[in-house]
Amino acid sequence: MSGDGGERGTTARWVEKHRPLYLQATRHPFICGIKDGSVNISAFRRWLAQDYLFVREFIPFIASLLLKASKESDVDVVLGGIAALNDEISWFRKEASKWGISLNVVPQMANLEYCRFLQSLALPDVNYSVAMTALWAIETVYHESFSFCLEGGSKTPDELMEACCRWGNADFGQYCRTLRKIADRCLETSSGDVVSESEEIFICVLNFENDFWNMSLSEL
Ligand SMILES: Cc1ncc(CNC=O)c(N)n1
Repeated sequence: MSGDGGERGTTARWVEKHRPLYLQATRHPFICGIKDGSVNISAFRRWLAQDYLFVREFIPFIASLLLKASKESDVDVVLGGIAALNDEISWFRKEASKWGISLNVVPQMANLEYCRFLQSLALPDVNYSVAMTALWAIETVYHESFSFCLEGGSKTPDELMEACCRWGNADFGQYCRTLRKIADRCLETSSGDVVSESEEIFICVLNFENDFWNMSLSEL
């Protein structure tokens, strides 16, 4: 299985180096609560409405990566990500109506700050390696979090399974591994400054994701 985790790339080293922060983002109490069935449904409802707003802001960010990608295979991967978001937006609307949730809500502070960060990364002068590192990290946190809720022995409530499968499924996992390979390839030929900046961005993503879960857990 060469190329599939065989040789360790830069991103794998960062995951190891920043393990506590990585676990904070991917094994958060909100996620652990889904996995053991103890989650407060009002927290899930809060997360759903806020995440819809986040995903709306995620679209221009990923579109900016489409503009920056020059390698044909990268364009295909990013385009696939955009196509998946089209389906995801429909899913949020369907899920919201199932739960009787309004998606017309005010973004909370943690969400606003994360969205502002996405907007700054979508600017034309942001380096492709930096932005690609962010995309890999953002998608991977969701995959690692929700696939954890699908592992054997999980007591994930039936009505939350769709959300967990959306980001926890094997195809999304493959998409994340493809993003990791692209990021690693980019970082390999990047300057030291760009590599440092990318590592900083990785850390920022982990912190923003942790704040996002915290926001979902906290009653206003
Ligand atoms: C806060 C956050 N982080 C990552 C994702 C996953 N990417 C697109 O759906 C998400 N939906 N929300």
